[in-house]
Amino acid sequence: MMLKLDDVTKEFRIGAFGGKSVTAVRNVSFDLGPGEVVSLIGESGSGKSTIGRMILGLNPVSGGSITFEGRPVRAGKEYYRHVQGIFQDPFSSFNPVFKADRVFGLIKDTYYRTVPGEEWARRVGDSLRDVRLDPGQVLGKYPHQLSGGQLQRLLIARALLLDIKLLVADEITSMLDASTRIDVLNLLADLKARGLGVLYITHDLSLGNYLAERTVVLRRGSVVELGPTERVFGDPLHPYTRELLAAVPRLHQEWADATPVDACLYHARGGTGGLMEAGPGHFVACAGLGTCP
Ligand SMILES: Nc1ncnc2c1ncn2[C@@H]1O[C@H](COP(=O)(O)OP(=O)(O)OP(=O)(O)O)[C@@H](O)[C@H]1O
Repeated sequence: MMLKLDDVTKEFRIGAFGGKSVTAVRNVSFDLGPGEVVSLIGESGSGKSTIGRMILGLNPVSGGSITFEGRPVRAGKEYYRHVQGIFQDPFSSFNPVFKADRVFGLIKDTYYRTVPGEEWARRVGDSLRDVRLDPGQVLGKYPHQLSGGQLQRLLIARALLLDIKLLVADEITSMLDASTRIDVLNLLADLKARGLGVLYITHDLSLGNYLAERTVVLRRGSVVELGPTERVFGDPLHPYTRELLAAVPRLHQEWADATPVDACLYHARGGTGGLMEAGPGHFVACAGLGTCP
């Protein structure tokens, strides 16, 4: 597997003297292959961004391991040639005093010093057109002169100039309007078709999840359900997944509460310990109901 998380835990020290700690991520395992989109869903504070940051080498793991192509994550030039992150607020990713050209120039200075200027300009133009941006319109502009959707696409174009294999996309569509969101999702679908792996982080069961072959549902730092997207959406087994699904408004359907779960499928089917495989590749955790042993 290209990316593999194995029993990953993250604790943050908090308090004035670092005497207390919070466990933001607890024993999380999943993997992601080339050309695969995995969506990571969960409410605010469930640990999604922390997982994204650990994959990007921005936070060290406290326990377990994360490997990319068989080697532990090591932040640095070589790693970022293949693994890039894009975040919710595209404005925060750009230095406001740099024009768009300079943003690309930094990539050239770091990775492609020997590429002649003309060739470089051609590559930048191609990657901008790949994300459906007009080079003449965006180069030469400051971040505040571009829309959120344009910036988000600019970030993807920048990533495409590198030889990336994995993109960590953290809430990238939540700031976009509906039509721009569709554009960015279509773009992700193109990237996937080209063999790029994408970890798609989102707090809801929105459109983006349909791009994902597999969905990982996170609650309070732990995986409660994981499996093929159509199984997790079509036959959610954990009460928390059902709640998330019930919160999605659907056309021509009345707003309904999640179907209550009175027996925990995990125990009912003989689960003990970690996640239980309820169907092919479909894993569920104990529901933690009052009736659970
Ligand atoms: N640097 C930090 N120091 C201390 N606690 C942190 C730190 N970063 C995150 N946390 C805590 O870890 C938990 C998970 O946070 P995280 O940002 O990963 O959640 P999230 O699911 O991405 O939420 P959101 O959707 O709101 O971004 C939260 O309780 C948060 O307060």
